[in-house]
Amino acid sequence: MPAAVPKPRTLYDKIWDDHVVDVNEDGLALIYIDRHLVHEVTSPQAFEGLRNATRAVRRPDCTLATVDHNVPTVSRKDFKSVDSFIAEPDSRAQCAALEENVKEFGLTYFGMKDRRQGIVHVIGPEQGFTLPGITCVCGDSHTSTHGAFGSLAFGIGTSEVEHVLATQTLLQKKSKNMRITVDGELHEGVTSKDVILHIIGVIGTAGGTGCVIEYAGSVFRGFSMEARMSVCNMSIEAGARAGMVAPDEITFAYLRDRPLSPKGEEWDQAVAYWKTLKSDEGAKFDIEVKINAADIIPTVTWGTSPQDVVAITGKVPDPANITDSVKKASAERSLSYMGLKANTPMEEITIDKVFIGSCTNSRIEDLRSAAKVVLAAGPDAKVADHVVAMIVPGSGVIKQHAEAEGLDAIFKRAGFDWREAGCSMCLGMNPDQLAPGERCASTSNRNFEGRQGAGGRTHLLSPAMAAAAALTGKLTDVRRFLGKIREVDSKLKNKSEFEFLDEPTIPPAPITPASHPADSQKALPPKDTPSSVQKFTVLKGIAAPLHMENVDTDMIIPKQFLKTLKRSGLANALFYTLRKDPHTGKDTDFILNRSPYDRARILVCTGKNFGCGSSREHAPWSLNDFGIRCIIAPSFADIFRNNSMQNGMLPVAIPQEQCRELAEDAEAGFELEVDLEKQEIRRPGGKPAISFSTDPFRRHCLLNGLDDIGLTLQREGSIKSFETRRSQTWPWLDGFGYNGKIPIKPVRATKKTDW
Ligand SMILES: CC(C)[C@H](C(=O)O)[C@@H](O)C(=O)O
Ligand code: SF4
Repeated sequence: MPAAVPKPRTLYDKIWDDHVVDVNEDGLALIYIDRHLVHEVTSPQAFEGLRNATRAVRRPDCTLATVDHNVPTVSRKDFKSVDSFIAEPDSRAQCAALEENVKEFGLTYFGMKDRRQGIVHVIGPEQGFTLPGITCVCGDSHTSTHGAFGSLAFGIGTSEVEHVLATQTLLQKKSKNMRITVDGELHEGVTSKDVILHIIGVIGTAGGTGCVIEYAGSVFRGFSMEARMSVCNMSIEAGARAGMVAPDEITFAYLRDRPLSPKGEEWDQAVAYWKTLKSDEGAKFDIEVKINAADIIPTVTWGTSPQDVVAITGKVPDPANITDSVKKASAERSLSYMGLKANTPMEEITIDKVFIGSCTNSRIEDLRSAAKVVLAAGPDAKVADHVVAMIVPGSGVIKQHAEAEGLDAIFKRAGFDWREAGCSMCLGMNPDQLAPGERCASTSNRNFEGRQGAGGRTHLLSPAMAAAAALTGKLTDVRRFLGKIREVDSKLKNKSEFEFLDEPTIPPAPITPASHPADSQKALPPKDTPSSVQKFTVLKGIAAPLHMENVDTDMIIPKQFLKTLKRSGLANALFYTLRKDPHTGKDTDFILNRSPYDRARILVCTGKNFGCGSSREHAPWSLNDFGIRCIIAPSFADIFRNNSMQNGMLPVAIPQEQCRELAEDAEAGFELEVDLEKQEIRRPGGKPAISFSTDPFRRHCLLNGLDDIGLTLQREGSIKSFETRRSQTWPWLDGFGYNGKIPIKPVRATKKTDW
């Protein structure tokens, strides 16, 4: 019999297949995780869980931790310790907790005195921790960034962080394959940020729900790694769990000689494997989107969702032209929040602040492209009088690199503030925040209400556009500077190979014997480990109707409530900005403040894509604390859905029309009854029940209150044999170069900038 011809596979299929440890009958797979990045916001409760169950970290050699969200970005010249440096008590507590946890669990950690500290999605690639073909996770939605290397990288919630720490695996359902192809030539002045903003404008923030996106076509092939990272970063804003670009010579050149990249023979072996990582001819994509590069012009956002984009040459849209009532109401709300009038030309919008930074745009190339605009504006160019502009490099390494190239001098001379690495004003968990009503031109990735500070207004754009806005004081088409930019191009002294000679001041934590992988067996719990997950069987109660689409997790629980070390006590934080009047602090008439909905146990949302945005598990925690254990909506963002089920809560997806019917019942004040055993929602007055479906495994766990970690640890045999095969096939994935001496290696930077 002739051998079966292998089916053509996508890049995602290949990486997925290479990581399956075990598959349940219903298709839910246990996949192995190669790299785990940890930060201070989403890890304290996970470490606490390990501690309570006396579990160790299974693979400290595949885990890397840093602080980024809470760190102040002022000079660290006088830094002595987190305790003395971070003034805000909750931020300090989260950073201090991480420092304690990495010591206790023996993890490698880049602290505030280490030049390698920075935003978690910047430091992974920079160190060569991120590699092609790997699975990479972090308790952070923008983990999608790492897909730029041709890896499967996605954000997870805190319960899943704990799962990975304990087992180095995750239970996952395979996503759909989506391909976005951008072919043709980009116009001069159009950057990777414009490309991804344009894509989100085309497919919407729910466009990639349930999918892994592969970015294909000549535009992405021509992009540098930095540009690919900016694109993959915002896959989450496009609704996808992950985004990826097939690795190629540009990827290999970027990784060669990075401190944690494979070396010698292993490098050659790795490259040979990485070269196989591309979608086969004829591979099947569930969704295909094609975009013509020539259609893209510099793009900015006007509203409070990343899909609210418009060309810089355009105008603020007019809600009067929108027919769908939910969409129209949301556009009106956005305009009022943003303090904008319909039909205002975008270039007439005056700004107060400029933020160049975040995991989307804080890399060396981003800084170069902003610096070029400043140079092009002439030696006397200054940040406009009424504007405060800050540049926040993504890591200490980038900061030094930029200083070696003289970029800091260009910025400082023009009046920009040159800061230390961190998330900074991207989400204002640290002192960098917008004041109410302030308008910011920002290179970050989210423009949600209150994202950069309560009442703050965000316009997302590229670093070059942000620099132009800083100089003119209003949103500006950067192409006005083009001719001059060409002239100054040669003035920037790109250092393509940059040596770091200084020794780090905080050595990595030693790997303690207690946390060595070989000892993890000892930490296994008995098979009948009791679970703390609450059972979900039948839930009867008041249902609150909510007529909104794209309800994001920043809205469900704003950033100031993420600074907790606990999973509880968050009932008041739920929908905080909608429930509290920002001026009086009193309760608004938001649905959950009104009787009987202040006792709601079920939420019925009529708009799509509930729970999009950040991976914060605080969102389901706050709903749960409020008393809501079931959310019914036409669709959910993937991470939110997983996070809810990890907490004994039930997300039910049913068609929008049925959501509307249930919302009518809810508006009439009737109770609903959600029966998970029968998979039906029973309605008042003898109306026919509405049926729904849930993954069999998840349903079983919810009905019985089972805890994933306990179940996974029972599959120790399969995990061990996967690890043996992994060591033989991909030896470069075991451990990494920080055990003991820290290598000081040249960090290469690409010569080519985005444009
Ligand atoms: C704190 C973290 C959970 C969050 C995320 O997942 O995205 C943050 O990084 C953000 O950008 O909102
Ligand atoms: S999106 Fe902002 S807050 Fe979140 S990881 Fe990136 S820089 Fe940090």
